[in-house]
Amino acid sequence: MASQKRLIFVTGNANKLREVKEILSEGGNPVEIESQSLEIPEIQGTTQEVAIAKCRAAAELVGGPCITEDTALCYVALKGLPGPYIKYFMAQIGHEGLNAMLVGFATKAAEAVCTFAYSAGPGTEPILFEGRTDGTIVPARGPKVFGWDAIFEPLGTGMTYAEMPSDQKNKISHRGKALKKLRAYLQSLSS
Ligand SMILES: O=P(O)(O)OP(=O)(O)OP(=O)(O)OC[C@H]1O[C@@H](n2cnc3c(O)ncnc32)[C@H](O)[C@@H]1O
Ligand SMILES: [Mg+2]
Repeated sequence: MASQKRLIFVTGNANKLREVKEILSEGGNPVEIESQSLEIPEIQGTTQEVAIAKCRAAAELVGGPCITEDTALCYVALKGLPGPYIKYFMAQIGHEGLNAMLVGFATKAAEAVCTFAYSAGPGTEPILFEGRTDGTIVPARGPKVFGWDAIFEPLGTGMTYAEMPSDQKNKISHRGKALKKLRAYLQSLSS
C-alpha cells in the first residue's frame, strides 16, 4: 500500500475542514489532511482568480505544497453575485438579508460553487478543481450551524443543506463534487 501523503489545508473555517475530512474518509483517502489556520487576504475577481491568488499566497506562507478552498454563492438573478463575496454579505446582512436581496426578482435560483486549489509549492501555478450544485434561496430552515446552509435548497431535494444529515449533503454538495476531482488528481500523483 502506498504511504499516505500529508497535505496542508489552509483554512480558517472549522466547518469546511470537518466536511473535507468526512468526505475524504469515505473510500480510499489518498492524503491525510493537516490544517493550518492562516488569515489570507482575498482579492476581488472571478471565483477562479480569487482561488488562485489565495492558494499562491498560502503556499508562500506554508513554504510547501498546500490546498485552499473558496466557496461562492451565485444568484442567477444577480449575474453570479454575491459569488466569492458571500462571506461578507452573510456577515453583514445574514439569512434574512440574503433572502431580501431577491425580493422583486422572478428567480430565486442560485448555484453553490466550491473551488479547491492545489499548489505544489511556492512559485508554482495552482491547479483548480471545481464543484457546482444548483439550488434555490429560501427562508432559513434547519440548524444555523454552517454559513448559508439554512437558506440553500439544492434542486429536487425539498430540504435545505442545513436540514440534511451531513452524509446526504456531502454526496450532492458543491464541496463533495470538487473534492472528488481533487482526490482523483492526488491519486494520480501518488501512483
Ligand atoms: O479560510 P477560508 O477557507 O477562506 O474560510 P472562509 O470561512 O473565509 O470561507 P470563504 O472565504 O470560502 O467564504 C465562504 C463563505 O461561505 C460560507 N460557506 C462555505 N461553505 C459553505 C457551505 O457548504 N454551506 C454553507 N456556508 C458555506 C463560509 O462560512 C463563508 O461565510
Ligand atoms: Mg475566506
